[in-house]
Amino acid sequence: MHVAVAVIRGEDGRILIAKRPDDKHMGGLWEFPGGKVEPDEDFKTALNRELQEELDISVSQFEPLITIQHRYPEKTVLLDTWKVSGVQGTPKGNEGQEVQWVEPEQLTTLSFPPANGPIVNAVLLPRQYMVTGLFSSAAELIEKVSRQLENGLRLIQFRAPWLQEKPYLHLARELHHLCQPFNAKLLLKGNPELLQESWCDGIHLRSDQLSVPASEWKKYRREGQWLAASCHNEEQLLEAEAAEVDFVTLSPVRPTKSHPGRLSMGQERATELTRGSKLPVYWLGGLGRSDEQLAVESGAQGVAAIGAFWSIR
Ligand SMILES: Nc1nc2c([nH]c(=O)n2[C@@H]2O[C@H](COP(=O)(O)OP(=O)(O)OP(=O)(O)O)[C@@H](O)[C@H]2O)c(=O)[nH]1
Ligand SMILES: [Mg+2]
Repeated sequence: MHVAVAVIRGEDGRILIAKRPDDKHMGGLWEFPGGKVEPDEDFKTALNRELQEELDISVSQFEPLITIQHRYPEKTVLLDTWKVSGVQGTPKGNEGQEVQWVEPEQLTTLSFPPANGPIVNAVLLPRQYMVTGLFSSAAELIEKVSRQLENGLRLIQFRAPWLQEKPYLHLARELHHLCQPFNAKLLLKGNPELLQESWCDGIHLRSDQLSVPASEWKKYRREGQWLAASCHNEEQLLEAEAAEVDFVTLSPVRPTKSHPGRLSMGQERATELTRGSKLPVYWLGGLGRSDEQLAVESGAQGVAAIGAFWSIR
């Protein structure tokens, strides 16, 4: 069942949600408005029709957010989810359903159907994800991260595989302090126990850590901590879903200086893999800010990069 789903953003940044009528599938839970795409109906027509029928509004701006195929025991749905804005009209529950504008952060506290987890994550995650590159001193690291925070980066992975655990964690703590005033999240490399640290915003797993069962991460994980993973192929994307991570990077999309000689998958294969995954996917490898639009239009969350962010002033 192809379902057109709208994450409707008001001018103030809040998001419109509605309560599913009790007698419907997933009744009584909150939803992002939308409904079934009829055979031979164009997607945008279907979405506008549903929003008109359910809420008495129309929308004028569309941007793909995420596609999720989910198997419920009774049916399989393809939630084709778009961010929409340019709302005309005042939303009202035409079918008697409760409707509400909420801050994005509130979404994690509400009950949605089981398929919706990745939609909420996709709403909360930015389009850019910086992975730290080479540095020769703590001062250089701090200077570069500060600059990118000023430039608007809000999601950062601290990667320094050449460091021992102790100096790595020491620097990580300093970076965490830098990130806080910007409300930026710093993801670390490490084992599940690291999640116990109060200042740990989350962990980014290497692909070889995907075999660690989800229960290990759950033991230590607190509300608001991100779990991400590096994926390079379809098998790892499936492992990431099984490990219940929140989002992934997919690489290398293009040839890259940081991993010379590694065969890149290319844009077409990356698009295919991204569409096939339930999770928000950042494209990584030889990409920069100028590729963001292309990545988003291909179904990705955005672009992750070392070089493109690390070296630019
Ligand atoms: N609209 C919407 N549907 C969702 C969400 N999450 C989710 O699992 N679904 C599932 O997608 C399926 C189709 O959605 P729908 O019930 O809105 O379809 P519709 O408006 O055409 O309904 P109707 O024609 O049965 O009245 C349902 O099985 C619903 O449970 C969501 O966030 N929004
Ligand atoms: Mg509906």
